[in-house]
Amino acid sequence: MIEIRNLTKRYDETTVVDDVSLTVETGQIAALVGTSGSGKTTLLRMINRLVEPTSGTVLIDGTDTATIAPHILRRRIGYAIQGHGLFPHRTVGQNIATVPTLLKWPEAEIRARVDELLELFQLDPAQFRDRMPHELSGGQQQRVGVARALAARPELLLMDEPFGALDPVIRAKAQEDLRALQRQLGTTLVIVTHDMEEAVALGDRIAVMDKGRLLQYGPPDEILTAPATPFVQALIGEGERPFRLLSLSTVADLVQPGEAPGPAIPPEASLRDALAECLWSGRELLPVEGGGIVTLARLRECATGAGAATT
Ligand SMILES: Nc1ncnc2c1ncn2[C@@H]1O[C@H](COP(=O)(O)OP(=O)(O)OP(=O)(O)O)[C@@H](O)[C@H]1O
Repeated sequence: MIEIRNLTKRYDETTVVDDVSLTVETGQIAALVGTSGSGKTTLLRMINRLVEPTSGTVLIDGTDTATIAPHILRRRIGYAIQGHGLFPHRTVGQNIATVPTLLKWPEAEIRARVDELLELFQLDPAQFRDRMPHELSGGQQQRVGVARALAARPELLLMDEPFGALDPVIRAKAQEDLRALQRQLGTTLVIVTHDMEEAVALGDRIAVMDKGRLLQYGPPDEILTAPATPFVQALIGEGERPFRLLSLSTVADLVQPGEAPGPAIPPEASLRDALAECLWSGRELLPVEGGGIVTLARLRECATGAGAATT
């Protein structure tokens, strides 16, 4: 668990992070979202002491990070940044092995860990272990960057716009993979993004920042349905908001008794997909695999928040 208490960073007279407090539970993902210059990166870097706070404390599992030497702290905390930051003259395997090597793990254990991670990220070890970073696609480099951050099994992973350089299609896939992996490993994750869509896709909790201040901290559905300030509302974007709400729930949440003609939709599909299917096929009722139906009328209610499917 990470407890951030009254954390402030000032450069001369300028306060770039202003009295921020928030808690990230073990095994959860917190997404820090906000406009450029709102202090997200500074807040993130105060967690692993790449930036020293002016005041306030960070506790990791109850220990004040100020009492841990920064280099020791940073070996315990994975860190992945935009553009992945791979060492260009080291192989994929050597890149992933960076922290285990620093920690002087036995050779055989390092080799096994590298292969295990490559497999986890769907990169065939025999094919990729000895390649150089420039011999990989952008998406593959990104996966290696995240694998490297996870190599020494950190209980905590910090990511700064890790998918910023990826095109939208790969990005959605990368988010999905990260989410699945994080669930599997139980890693606690704090991720910085300027993209509310990404924050909603990944975050168990979203922290909205503006001008160094934390405006709102809560689960995605709360941020979307009850934005605390006009700024949060603007960041969500009125136009996209209904679709984001629908992305949060699945057809299973909305299924009702009945029958309808045409191809059925799986219960695990998102309500956004169900709406797209209704509009695409011109149907007002969709049968659901395994029984029941979902109706366009109910989807519309959910999109406006009237029928909050998440409750
Ligand atoms: N070392 C520094 N010295 C002085 N000012 C700094 C320093 N580092 C950051 N700042 C300022 O602090 C503010 C917050 O920066 P920060 O990088 O945390 O924002 P951000 O929300 O991550 O922005 P972005 O999305 O553009 O990366 C900015 O105005 C920045 O210019």
